[in-house]
Amino acid sequence: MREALQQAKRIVVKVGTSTLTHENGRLNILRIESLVKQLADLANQGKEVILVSSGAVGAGLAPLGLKEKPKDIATKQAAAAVGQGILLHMYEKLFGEYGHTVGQVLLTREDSTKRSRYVNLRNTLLSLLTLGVIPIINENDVVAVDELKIGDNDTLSASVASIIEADMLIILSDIEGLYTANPQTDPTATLIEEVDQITPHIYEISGGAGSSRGTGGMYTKIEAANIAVNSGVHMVIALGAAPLVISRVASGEKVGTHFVPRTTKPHMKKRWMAFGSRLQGTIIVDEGCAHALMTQGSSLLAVGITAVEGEFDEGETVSIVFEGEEIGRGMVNYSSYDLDRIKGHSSRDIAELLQIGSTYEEVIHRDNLVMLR
Ligand SMILES: Nc1ncnc2c1ncn2[C@@H]1O[C@H](COP(=O)(O)OP(=O)(O)O)[C@@H](O)[C@H]1O
Ligand SMILES: N[C@@H](CCC(=O)OP(=O)(O)O)C(=O)O
Repeated sequence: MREALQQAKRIVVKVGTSTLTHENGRLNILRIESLVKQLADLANQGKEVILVSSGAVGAGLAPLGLKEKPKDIATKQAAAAVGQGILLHMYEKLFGEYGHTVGQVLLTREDSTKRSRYVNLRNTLLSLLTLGVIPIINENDVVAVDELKIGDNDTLSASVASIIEADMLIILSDIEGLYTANPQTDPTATLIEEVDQITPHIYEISGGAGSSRGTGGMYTKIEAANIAVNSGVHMVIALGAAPLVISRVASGEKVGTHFVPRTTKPHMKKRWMAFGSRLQGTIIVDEGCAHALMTQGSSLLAVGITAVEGEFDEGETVSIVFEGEEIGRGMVNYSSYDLDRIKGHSSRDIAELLQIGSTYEEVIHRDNLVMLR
């Protein structure tokens, strides 16, 4: 029994295209009806429910006479424009039958990278929940081109869960959960029931999409788990086709893979910095520095930096990496150009090295740092 999941009050559920459609690409109406019924019942229990639904492109294929997912962006966007309407119509009708109102929310990358938009999005979602509405969220595929794209709804759902401080995120997939290897290529792979820490090994065993209808595969679900657990949100990956799967996860039954969250949840500003803003580069640190950051609550000082990757300005967000593993994220006080000149040096020498009067002692102050390990 997973007691904490039973207690979850605010629940985000993400459904992928492979769960919502048949193999021929047409909508799986029985499946959608069952999902809606379970979500409506959770709402009737007094829980707050947020649905992140893929399927816009998939639902738009048949009406446009397309046999498979188009390769070119413009046709994909046309399919999404048609399909998103169809999807929403269906959700509105089905939730309506159970007495629930839905609200459509379509997002692009900028809605989380720009701090003002991030705060605005949070306010809108919380206001929908206060009004008893079930938000139905998708990426705005119709306008999103590369630089605006979130890329996949797995990480989108985790960002949403982080933004609104959800208690639990359930990602429904075409597979029971995370396996020790991709079961499509390794028949000996077994289901992992619980993940306490998202180590590089967890990323290594997670491969790409399993079907032409899926996007991102297990890898993007682990990226989502990284955002969720570091934002204090429980996450479960489970099989969307399993009977009453949402109800069973929410009642604490041991189904799928459970990712256990960290006990401390960073403040909203830090959550935005780590999981909303764009990462602009990487700072590689030595062992002493990694240890001080992870165990002593220290700020990041120039002396512990061994290398700097990417080009970034002061005030931007970067990854902090030790031995190939990302251990934290933070907002820098120095540009990559300046860091290259001061890395490995004591804070006392910065003014002389950079030939400036006043300097910051820290490269990343503790207040602007989120540790992931
Ligand atoms: N370690 C793993 N455990 C489980 N599935 C994996 C793993 N590595 C890769 N996969 C693949 O990821 C697929 C699920 O992702 P995806 O195809 O994007 O589906 P969805 O549409 O549900 O998001 C699985 O069907 C499987 O083929
Ligand atoms: N936003 C796209 C789907 C993106 C996506 O992540 O797809 P999936 O792997 O099916 O959840 C759509 O609605 O078609």
